[in-house]
Amino acid sequence: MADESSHSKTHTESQIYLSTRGGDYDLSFETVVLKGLAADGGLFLPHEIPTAVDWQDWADLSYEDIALKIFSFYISTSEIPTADLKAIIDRSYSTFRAKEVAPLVHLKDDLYLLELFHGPSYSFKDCALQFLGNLFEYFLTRKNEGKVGKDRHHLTVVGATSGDTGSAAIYGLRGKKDVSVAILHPKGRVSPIQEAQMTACIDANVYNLAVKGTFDDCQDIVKTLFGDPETNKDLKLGAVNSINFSRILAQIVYYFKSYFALAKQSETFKVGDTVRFVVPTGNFGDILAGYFAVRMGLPVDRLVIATNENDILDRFWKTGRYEKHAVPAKEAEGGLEVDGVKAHADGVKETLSPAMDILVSSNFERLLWFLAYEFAATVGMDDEFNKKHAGQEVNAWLRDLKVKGGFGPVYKDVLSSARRTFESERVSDEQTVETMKQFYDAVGYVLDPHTAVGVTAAVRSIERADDGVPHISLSTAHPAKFAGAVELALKDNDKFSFDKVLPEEFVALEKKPRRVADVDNDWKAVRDLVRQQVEKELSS
Ligand SMILES: Cc1ncc(COP(=O)(O)O)c(C=O)c1O
Ligand SMILES: N[C@@H](CCOP(=O)(O)O)C(=O)O
Repeated sequence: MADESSHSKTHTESQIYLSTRGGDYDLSFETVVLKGLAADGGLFLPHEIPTAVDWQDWADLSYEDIALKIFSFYISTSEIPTADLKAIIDRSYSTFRAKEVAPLVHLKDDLYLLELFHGPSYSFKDCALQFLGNLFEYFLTRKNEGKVGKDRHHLTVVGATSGDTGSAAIYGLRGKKDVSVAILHPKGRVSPIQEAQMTACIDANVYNLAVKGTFDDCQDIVKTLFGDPETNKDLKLGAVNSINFSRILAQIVYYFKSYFALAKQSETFKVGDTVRFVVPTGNFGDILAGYFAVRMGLPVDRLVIATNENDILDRFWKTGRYEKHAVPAKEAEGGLEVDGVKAHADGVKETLSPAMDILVSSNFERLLWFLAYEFAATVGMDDEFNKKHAGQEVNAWLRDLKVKGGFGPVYKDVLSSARRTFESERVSDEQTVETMKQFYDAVGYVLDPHTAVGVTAAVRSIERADDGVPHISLSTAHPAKFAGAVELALKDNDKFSFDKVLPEEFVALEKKPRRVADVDNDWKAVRDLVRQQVEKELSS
């Protein structure tokens, strides 16, 4: 079942996977989920995105039923029989506080908010990580049937977080058999609640590592560990970041579900009409799921990327160049200080939306592959040739990114193709705070700062879009996770009190014991620490 090459007759093209850099080809879903990152450093993608999708018939289905429809396109029943997949899905979304999983709220006029923070860790990451935790459990139980001791497959999940993936991954994996989870966060650069959510999990299989560096440093360390064959073999690494394709897959669901919710709530919008989605963006995972939904046929006018002042993506859409862009030390030092967090002069700017303080967006590589593939296809060669060409092009772009700090401008046709589906907006801290104030004053809604980046972009998009095109702006985190930014924005409003939005379990968190280890920004130091912890855990 876990065969690396399971290109059998029971699999459709969308159920077998390749690497964006061309090294791996024809892999099964199970292999892709357990490996996380390809051996050549690339990200996994299905050979094709299904287009013959009867999505119009899903209007009355529940979140879980739409998930089952979508996942079945990407996972063969010979890998996970339908009844098992359904059970995994039902278990994954039973932990959400909202019955609809992701409710759609009408903010005003053409603007709707998709609340994605009703899962256990109060961020959108739960929508995928509850599912991934259960998938790991399913595959490992099957692999380890009848095995004992050292013969059991023990997965060591290593993840990088700017705050939300870490807590969601820990909540999805704590206490699970045959899995250890090591989460690297940039020391002092996540919000106090995010830090408490992670470090107050003191289960034996959870290790929190505070890295002296940025989120990008953490992400680089994770990718280096995956690229090291010895570590990979010893520890059997698994990924929870959106490099793991199952993360993208799970996030496709809420694009479809919210589209149907809009058709139910709006008097003018009906199934078949076009909508815009606005997505606060960092690693490009969430919006890439939207791209899959578009390719599967959902009528989307544009996907709007909303970045904070770490704006590598916005600059790509404006110029065709993808370049790391060090914030000059002077400018960085001038940033606002909230929750003890301030701007640093190491390239990434610390903003009021810290989970999006990312210099290089890992899933952009997946979009680049599609853009390169489509460009090759215009020459009219066969599919195999186009895929090979896309892999080579992605390799060349990423080599330049590593060696020269950037690449581009890309060909005009590549950029035009990116602009046909996406638009982008850059939102400053000042604008974020202004939006949080405005929406509290106007409609009494407390936006978290990441969501406010999206809503600011949505307001701008509404002005230029065709009249009446509804906008669904993704609300990616609960405001109480970012007390500093919320207080800063709303402190002058007499009606506001933070206690009104503070979930009880956050209060309880403050009093819980914590466990975290500091570690240098050095992949070997991280490797050694993780190895020691796994050995200790398995011998106790
Ligand atoms: C609250 C919040 N909003 C937005 C994002 C950006 O999402 P993505 O990295 O998928 O682009 C993140 C981090 O991923 C986040 O934690
Ligand atoms: N914003 C994220 C960063 C990691 O992104 P991922 O989607 O690739 O896991 C976080 O909060 O950790």
